[in-house]
Amino acid sequence: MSHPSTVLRTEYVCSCFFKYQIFIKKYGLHVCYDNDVQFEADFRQSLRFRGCSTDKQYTDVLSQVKGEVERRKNYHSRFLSNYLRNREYRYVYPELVQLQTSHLDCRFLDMMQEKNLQNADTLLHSLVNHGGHVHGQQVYSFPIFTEEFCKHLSEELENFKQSTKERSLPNTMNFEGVSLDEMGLSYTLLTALIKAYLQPITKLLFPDWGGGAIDSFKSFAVHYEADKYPSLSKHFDNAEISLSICLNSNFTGGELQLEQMLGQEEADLDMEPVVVQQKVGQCIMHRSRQFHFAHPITSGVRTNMIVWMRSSSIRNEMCPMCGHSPDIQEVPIAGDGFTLGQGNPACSWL
Ligand SMILES: O=C(O)CCC(=O)C(=O)O
Ligand SMILES: [Fe+2]
Repeated sequence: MSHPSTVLRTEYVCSCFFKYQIFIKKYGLHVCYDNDVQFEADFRQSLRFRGCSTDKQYTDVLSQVKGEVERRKNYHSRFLSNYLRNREYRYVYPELVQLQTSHLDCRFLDMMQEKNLQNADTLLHSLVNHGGHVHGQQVYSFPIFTEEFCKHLSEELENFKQSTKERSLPNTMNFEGVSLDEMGLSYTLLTALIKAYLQPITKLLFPDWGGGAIDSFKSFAVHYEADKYPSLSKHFDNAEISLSICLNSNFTGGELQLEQMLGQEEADLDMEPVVVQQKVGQCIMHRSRQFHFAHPITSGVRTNMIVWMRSSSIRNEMCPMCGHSPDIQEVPIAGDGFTLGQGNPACSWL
């Protein structure tokens, strides 16, 4: 069985997508590239400081950065052709394609009863009474999926990886991930999850971050292996509210650590970080612009489903990646949640 076809809509990115926030893993640095002269002036010094000292090392970085710029130029057209081809993908577990209540942990279903959704206090009370935790700094965790659902989804992702010839990397920080959007799964499964369950939560807990007006999302799976890709560097997400849902339990370590908010780095300097353990079926929910990183896993493998929920009402004001009013550019698919003008449904999957 393949997923039902989805009507494609025009979407938009900020033009900074093509040059900003390029991650150089070897030196743990995010850079931006416009041209060779600007790059050298802006980053040669910080690269040297991080151990990139010889000319050869520098030219290697430069060609890696230019390669990434090239990848981003082709990103949307390749995404579109992969997405269209993936419509032919045969699911091992066809029941994953549409959200069913049997996918959801019964504690989550109890927590989400109408009477608990009156206001933020009643919701949080219900959350802690149903296996959830309030970690401080607007970081929350709660059980969401059953273990069986997580197991089937992990197997499906592995099968998908094995059977696709070409797939886009969800980001430049995790090389083993799968884009659930490109796979097609998120447009059916996650649209329903967000509409029916997640938005009622974010509306109460993140009203200032567009929690009541989520109109698009990006979703992917991240994969870690103890001896190859154990951790994820510090970053913030290109979204308003982020979720990380753990899909397996055969690993140790891998805690998510949350720190300062973007733009408040100085003021938040002495703030105690929040550290959240990973648990299969558990969702960690936080503000996307709170810097975070994943501790290394010390054994095994870890796969998490990540959902970046976006609200055009917030991001149309300022692109979080460049910090400016977005310089909107049209793309055929996989936009970053910006919209053009009032009442334009563009980019909204919800
Ligand atoms: O590994 C995780 O649990 C979080 C991943 C993450 O923060 C991201 O991919 O943006
Ligand atoms: Fe993240």
